[in-house]
Amino acid sequence: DFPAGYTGYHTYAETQTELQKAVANYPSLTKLGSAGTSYEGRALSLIKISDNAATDENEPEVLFTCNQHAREHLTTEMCLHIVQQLTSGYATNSAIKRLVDSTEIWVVPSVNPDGSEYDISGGTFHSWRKNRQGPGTDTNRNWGYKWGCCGGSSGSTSSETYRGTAAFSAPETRAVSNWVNSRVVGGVQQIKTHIDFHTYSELVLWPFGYTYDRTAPGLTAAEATKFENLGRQMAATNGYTPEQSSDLYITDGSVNDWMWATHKIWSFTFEMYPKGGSPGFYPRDTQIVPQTTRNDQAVDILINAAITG
Ligand SMILES: NS(=O)(=O)N[C@@H](CCC(=O)O)C(=O)O
Ligand SMILES: [Zn+2]
Repeated sequence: DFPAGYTGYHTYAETQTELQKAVANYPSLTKLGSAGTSYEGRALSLIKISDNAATDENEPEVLFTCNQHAREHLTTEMCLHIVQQLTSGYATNSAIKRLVDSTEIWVVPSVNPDGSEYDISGGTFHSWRKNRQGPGTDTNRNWGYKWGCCGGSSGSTSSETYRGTAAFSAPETRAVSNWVNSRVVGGVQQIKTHIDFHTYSELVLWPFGYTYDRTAPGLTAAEATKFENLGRQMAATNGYTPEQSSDLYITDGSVNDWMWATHKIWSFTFEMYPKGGSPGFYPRDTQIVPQTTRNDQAVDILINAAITG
């Protein structure tokens, strides 16, 4: 469990309970499922939020993924906040109602529940990042586009950016990518926009991460400009710094590169609060509300972008 000062954060079990409460309170707006199971057998829970959620309607879809990296617990709270905002706001907030009526929104509060649970085991933080498969794989280096191509990951099992034994060797990335593949309906990928939440540094990042080049095969100048414009629009609302992923450092096998290159999903990474190493990965639970609500407008922009194209 979380130590004193951090009990506002949700453990895996508490996260499941929150999702079950959302479904109980908003049965027509939500549908609870999973993309699969983690290495240690935990459900990779996936909640759908939309009007008539039980029906697959012909509406653009949006994906939010959180907690790829175990110690980045604030991101699990971000995904739970999105669920809370969109369900509890539906009846009273016309802007939220419009977004929820016009799209189908999917939220995965924890892509790496095993790592997250290990990080808080024994009531102290372990600064763990990877999944719990053997020496641990960095799931954000394990996605299948240009996996291990470009010095943006490590082949050393002890490394924090160990890419795994092969693309999608991690059960978590394999399950979530298979689920995204399943959203190709009639030959068209229904998911249009995506944010993968991380901490920390307060950044909005977009592809590609594997190359410093602004354009590359599969990413035209016009598309790069659209990424930049959308990224800057979102960053203007939360005060994060907008930049191409590789401006930070080269990453290969990242989720954003795979989402864009494979499915043309407008896929971003948000690095949340704080800016720097203090409090780094472990802000106290008093920061949960301010730092999750800080992204409310950006989330609305991302959902709206799926509608407007
Ligand atoms: N959350 S983090 O690990 O400090 N930064 C992310 C940045 C992701 C990216 O550059 O696409 C990563 O290295 O996977
Ligand atoms: Zn991260």
